[in-house]
Amino acid sequence: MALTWTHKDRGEIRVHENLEELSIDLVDYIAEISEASIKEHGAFCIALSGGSLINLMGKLVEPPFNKIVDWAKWYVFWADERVVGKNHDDSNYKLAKDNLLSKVNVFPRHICSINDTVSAEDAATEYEFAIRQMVKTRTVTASENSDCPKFDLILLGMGSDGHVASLFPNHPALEVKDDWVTFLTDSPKPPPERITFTLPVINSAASVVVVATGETKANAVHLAIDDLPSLESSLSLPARMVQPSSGNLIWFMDKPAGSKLDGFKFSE
Ligand SMILES: O=C1O[C@H](COP(=O)(O)O)[C@@H](O)[C@H](O)[C@H]1O
Repeated sequence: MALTWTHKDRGEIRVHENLEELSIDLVDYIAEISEASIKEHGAFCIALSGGSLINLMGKLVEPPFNKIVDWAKWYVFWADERVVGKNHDDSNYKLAKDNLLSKVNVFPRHICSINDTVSAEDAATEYEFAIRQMVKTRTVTASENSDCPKFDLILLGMGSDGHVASLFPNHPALEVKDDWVTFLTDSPKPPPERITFTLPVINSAASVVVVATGETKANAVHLAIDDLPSLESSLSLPARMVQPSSGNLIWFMDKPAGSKLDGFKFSE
């Protein structure tokens, strides 16, 4: 059974017994938000990430989820993408297409992926333009609190360095406030060229989920969530900068990733 609690300002924390339990809870949550968003505004606008997250979403393509989810109302985006060809093994689009999107009935025209034939800078500009068009036509809701889109759900993985999307510790991309999408050509994790949602967009979502598994993430999870002495908390850890202004923040993790959390230690 999951150990669950709510931190006063870091959202809801769910530490799962194992990956099987985590993946069931994660897809349950996605299906629930999908249904609620479709009821509310007729569409579900979800932004995916890459990495280990996509495997943990695998149960969405199995019964009962493949039948009960209203795939025709899904609009799929990426919180970050590597600037490589769509058939390249590093492509977040390819990962999601192979494991998820090719197995359910999402309309191809509802899949908003980046242009893989242009530079990182141009890909970021075009992707932001496409999202702006979808806000104008009200497919994507506009935030009431900022000049940003309000995605129904942004799913983020987290690296062991605390990066989320392609926002890396101490990288200037963390400071971008006026763009929805920015680009980098010097990612510390390969491949170097990437595009990413900026923090204002992530923090304007109706729901943000961060998924972290494995012991190598335990320290970053602790730094991202626990109350810290002021020196440590001033670290520019991207995962700690995920602070939705009015939306929900939920952390899904397994026991090894949660093992250094204050709440986890006290419960043992
Ligand atoms: O490079 C990336 O890494 C993160 C984390 O990946 P994980 O395999 O450690 O879960 C991922 O969320 C991001 O989308 C990706 O581009």
